[in-house]
This record gives sequence, structure tokens and C-alpha cells, in this order.
Amino acid sequence: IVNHAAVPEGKGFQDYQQVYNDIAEKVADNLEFDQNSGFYGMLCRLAWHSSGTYKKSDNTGGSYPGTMMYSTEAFDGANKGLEVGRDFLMEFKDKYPWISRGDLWTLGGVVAVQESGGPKIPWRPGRKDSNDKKVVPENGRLPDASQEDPQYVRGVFSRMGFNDRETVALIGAHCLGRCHSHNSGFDGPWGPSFNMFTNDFYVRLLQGWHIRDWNGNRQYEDDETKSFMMLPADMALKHGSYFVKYVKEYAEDQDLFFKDFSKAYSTLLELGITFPKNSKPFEFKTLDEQDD
Ligand SMILES: Nc1ncc(C2CC2)[nH]1
Repeated sequence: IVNHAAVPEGKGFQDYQQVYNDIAEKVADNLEFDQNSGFYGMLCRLAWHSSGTYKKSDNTGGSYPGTMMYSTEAFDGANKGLEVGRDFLMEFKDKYPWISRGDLWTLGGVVAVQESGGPKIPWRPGRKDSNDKKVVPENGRLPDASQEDPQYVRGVFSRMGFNDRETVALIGAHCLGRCHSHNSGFDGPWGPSFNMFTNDFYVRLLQGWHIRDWNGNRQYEDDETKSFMMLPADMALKHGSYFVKYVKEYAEDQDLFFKDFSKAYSTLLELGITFPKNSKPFEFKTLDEQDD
């Protein structure tokens, strides 16, 4: 399968900046959503999970065909709750009929990271919707948050083509949002700054955590306040010596985290897509940068 990027006729940077702005303004109007998490975590995870089905070995999955709306993928346990993110963006599919689902969903992730104070994410359009059920990836490709074995985490990300540094950088997106027992089975905010894109996830991960005594999924609770959480999959980054060195680098240097995350997330959103040789990625302005 070769997924050639195909930009809608006559559409350019300004058209996509307009879509970016519409999404960003709707996010800004919904900051109190989900106990003040806003939509940052939701949109970042929608873009992540629509891309993270990619399998390098046969070039299947990934964001190109926009297949998460179809039942197999939509009902993957790892995607539970993302229908809220797809519904949030759907009005822009109606307003801008020329945009594909894949472009809309990945652009939503760019908005989420940039508008929550994160790094610029270079982004290219050209994903094309497919309604061919044969291209819908089977369940089980996305990382299982309950797995604490670093070798498991390494395996999932290397299947997508990522190395250890890129893997640790990408999981840093866990600085956004919160978990919900009715969706993932995990519960609670991971830290106090759950609606800001920072390296705080790595700083806190290196502190003291213990297993939470509750009737939900096995998860961790911070020693200090017992009010924050980490997943078993987060703890995998501390168990793997090949991971923890990057956790420490990012805990000490937010700029380095931002640089590595930007590159890895941009790559993730484009997995499986063949862009024209000379196509230059767009770097969108944040709303704040456009205040006239
Ligand atoms: N650290 C962390 N693990 C899972 C998360 C999800 C955003 C809630 N955050």
C-alpha cells in the first residue's frame, strides 16, 4: 500500500491556518470541559491514536485513511471516549468539506499541543478518506496502558519505527488530560498541570509512587499528596534502563523535550504517508501570535 498525499485543489497554508484557528477558538471556549482539562488531552490523543495504528512492516494503519469512525477501530478499548473528540471536530468537516478526516484529526492534535503551551508541530496536509473496510486496522495495535514491562513498550513503538528516545518523548504527551474509569478504567489527573504542555510528567515520574489501593485498574498514586496518578505503562519508563536516561534528560531540560517531541509527534502524524519530495511542512501560528 502506498498512501500518496493529495492536497485538495487550490488549498494552501492560509486555508489550514483558518481551520486551525476555528478549532483553537472552540477549544478556548471549552476550557472547563472535563473538570478543567479542556480538550487538549482529547484532541492530542485522537491525533495520536489515529496515527499509532501504523505498522512499519507492511505499511498499514496510520492517519491517512481516517478510519477511526468505523466500528472495528472506533470500538478498540484503547479508543474509548475518542468519539467525543471526533464529534467535537465534526462541525469543521461540514464547514470545510474539502478537508479529510485524517487531516482534520491530526490538525486537532497540532492545535492541542500548540495552544496548551507546547512546541510548534510541523504538519502537512493530503490525507485521503477511505470507506474501504479492508484498510481499517484490527484492534490491539495501540499501546496497552496496563503493561508495565519496558520490553512491551519498546516493541509497540519499534513496530511503528520509533527508537527509545522517540518513544520516551512521545509518551510525554501524558502531560495533558486525565484518565476516566468509565473509559480506560484508570482514574484521575496525573498531576496539577494537566491542561498545560510541559515536561512536568518526567519530573514527577522520577518522584515517589506506590500502587493505589482502590477497586479499579492497577495504577500508581504519588507518595506526597496521594491525589495524582501514573499508569503502569508510565512506570515502564522507569524500569527500562534504556528509557530512564531520556526521562532524566527531559526532566532536566524542557527545551530538549519540546524539540524531540515536536519531531517525533510530527513523524507519528505522518506515518505511512508518501509526501511529494519538495513539500514543505506548515508551521501554524497560535491564536496568541495572531492577536491583532
Ligand atoms: N501521566 C499520565 N499517565 C496517563 C496520563 C493521561 C493523561 C491522563 N497521564
